[in-house]
Amino acid sequence: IPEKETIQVGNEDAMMHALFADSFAALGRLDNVTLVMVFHPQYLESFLKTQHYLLQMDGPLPLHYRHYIGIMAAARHQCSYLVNLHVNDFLHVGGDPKWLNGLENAPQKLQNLGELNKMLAHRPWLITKEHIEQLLKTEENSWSLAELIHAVVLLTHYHSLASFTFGCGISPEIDCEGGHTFRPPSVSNYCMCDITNGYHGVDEIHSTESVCEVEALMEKMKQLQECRDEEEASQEEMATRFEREKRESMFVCSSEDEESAPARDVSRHFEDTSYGYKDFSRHGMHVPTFRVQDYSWEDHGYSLVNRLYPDVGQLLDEKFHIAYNLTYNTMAMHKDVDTSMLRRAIWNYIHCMFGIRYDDYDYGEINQLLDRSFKVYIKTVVCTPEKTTKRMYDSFWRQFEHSEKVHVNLLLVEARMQAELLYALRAITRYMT
Ligand SMILES: CC(C)C[C@H](N)C(=O)O
Repeated sequence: IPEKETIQVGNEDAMMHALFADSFAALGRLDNVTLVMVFHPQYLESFLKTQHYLLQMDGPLPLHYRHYIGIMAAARHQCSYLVNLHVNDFLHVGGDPKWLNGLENAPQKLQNLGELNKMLAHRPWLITKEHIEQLLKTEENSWSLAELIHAVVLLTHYHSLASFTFGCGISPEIDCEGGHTFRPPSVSNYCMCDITNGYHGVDEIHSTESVCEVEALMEKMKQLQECRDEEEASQEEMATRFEREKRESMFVCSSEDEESAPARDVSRHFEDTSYGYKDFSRHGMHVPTFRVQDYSWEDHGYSLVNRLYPDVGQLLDEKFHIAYNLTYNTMAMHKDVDTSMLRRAIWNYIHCMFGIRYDDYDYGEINQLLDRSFKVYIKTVVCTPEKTTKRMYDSFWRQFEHSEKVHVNLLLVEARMQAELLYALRAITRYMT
């Protein structure tokens, strides 16, 4: 997102100004994440409140542990932007610099968390109550339940924030490592000559085509709305549609996938390349189905978190709701549009990739509303954010505003965070009962 198309400091309204002040007070800087998220002030407010609570307020874990866990999580996706920020914070609160040489230099207790970190980030459906038991039951270095919940929320928060960082192409602030380079590290596959030539990835020739794209999408939404009332598919048919979409989502990948991303330095000590999403998606891994009817955030996850780490359940719940319900009733240049169907398709598509199924949702809608380039973008940002390119960002929804693409990212990160949490919390519940 070109800087001049973001909200300019000095031109913000009163609400945004208050948020800038909050963010500055909490982080000691006005970071680029805040400057991009402020497109959606109501969400930003809830995001900052939650993050502040997790990092700075009273809670089960000591401060330096919290930042270290943030580093571990961001490093899973080689997100040097977030790793750098938290390395600073970690040292600032008195963390031992030796730990930064790699997980094997950190206390055993944190090392034990490494496995859960990997699974949460790449294959959360494999988490069982035995994994939880291992963390809680080890003689020495054991985690308390409250500490574990705190850690799980931090891990999922930073996995998702890494998705946001790559999904929106956030570059480091000017005073940070990489912030003064010509080519920001979170924007890969972007040729400098394109920038100097004024080519920003959107072809002029394509622009008429993409105007029709918006209209076609709106037409589809209308049609779906109309035939919704007409035909009711059977239970079996609905289940089949879900399974089909889930299977297909395994094979969605971009042609750029083959190009290997340049190694990012900072996180090399934390990397474990033997474990990523990609290796499994290649061969079409089997993701079991998780029915929301049996375990949902509203009925189960929320209260478990609240019981063990008061207020955090509430904060997360609020944040999920804001992201899910946020709307300006616009579609690119069109106003007064009900976009709930489209936003729901995005949310449910992400949960579908994680095997999470809503019995009452017709997964046939997803194929009608989300085209291939959009699916590639979604899957990349959610599953392998480090592989996101500017080209992917530019090539979906070409007529939409940047603020709308950021809006999409809010849906992606919250849906991802909730999916990871659901699996971890279900395993914790199973361990406890
Ligand atoms: C993600 C976009 C489709 C959101 C749309 N601009 C709305 O306000 O609802």
